[in-house]
Amino acid sequence: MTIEAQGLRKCYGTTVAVEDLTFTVQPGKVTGFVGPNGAGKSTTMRMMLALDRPDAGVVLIGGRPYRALREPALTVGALLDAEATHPGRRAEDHLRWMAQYNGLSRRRVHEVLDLVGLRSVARQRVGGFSLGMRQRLGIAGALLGDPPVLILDEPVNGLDPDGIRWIRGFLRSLAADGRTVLVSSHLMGELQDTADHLIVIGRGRLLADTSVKALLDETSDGRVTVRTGERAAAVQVLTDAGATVAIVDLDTLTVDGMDAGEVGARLTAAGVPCSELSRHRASLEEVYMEMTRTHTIFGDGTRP
Ligand SMILES: Nc1ncnc2c1ncn2[C@@H]1O[C@H](COP(=O)(O)OP(=O)(O)OP(=O)(O)O)[C@@H](O)[C@H]1O
Repeated sequence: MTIEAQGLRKCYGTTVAVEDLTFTVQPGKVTGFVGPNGAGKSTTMRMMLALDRPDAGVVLIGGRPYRALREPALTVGALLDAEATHPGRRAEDHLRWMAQYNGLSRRRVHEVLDLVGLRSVARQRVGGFSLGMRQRLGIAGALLGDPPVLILDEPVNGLDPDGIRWIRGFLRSLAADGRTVLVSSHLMGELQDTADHLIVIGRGRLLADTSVKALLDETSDGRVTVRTGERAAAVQVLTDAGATVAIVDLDTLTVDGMDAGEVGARLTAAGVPCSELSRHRASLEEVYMEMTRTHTIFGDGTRP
């Protein structure tokens, strides 16, 4: 079952949150939905779930708008805000209430508690849960209807390394079952080992809709990594020869516009030693920084 966004536009007053957004999310894959804070990810997800009405365009889930789905709770599971659960409620009661509200079997509550590893704390109040436990509870809620489509807004946000490892494996297993898994994040690196496909947005507009592999290959293409104890001299020699040089850290540079052979020859001729000269392998974080540099709303990517 696919999710298709077609020509979506949404404004809040004079703020354009989403503009001309068209993409398709495929089943059997984890699709990362990434962009800086304020890029429009949550707004788009809310429109997918008919919690917000687009000013233009439509979102279709399995070919129908959300409101026209015959059994929405059995079709789409969503985690939008893990903090939204009432703190005085016990985890199990929260899920029972959700199941009842959506006309789902109460038996499924214990299954989803097992699936997310919360069975032993099922009778505890949510107010005492860590953020990681609340995220797991939110995912349990999304899975109640055993839906083929999952829409998860920042499920990795604030998790510790164990929680991140767990959620990565879990998302991959959901996709391996053939489900359509859309996961948002404002940190692309967070999804490097999780997503198969990425939809990148900035200022509400589509920047990329591509496989992770293609994106990494494209950004790595022709770029050379140089490690040298004489960084300033190396930058001088290579820029004088017409290359574009970026400083990565104290002793590392990346070079565009010149192949590795010529970089080595130029540095040797100038007497600049280098301890490493290799074909660059870009990280998703790096790709994302380049792609969204001109699209970040709040300068350094943080909220004001
Ligand atoms: N209910 C609202 N009223 C007014 N403006 C809103 C509302 N919801 C979102 N916006 C604005 O729309 C833009 C997109 O916000 P949105 O929350 O969709 O971005 P996001 O990519 O999910 O960001 P984040 O990573 O911070 O969650 C922002 O400029 C935001 O301030």
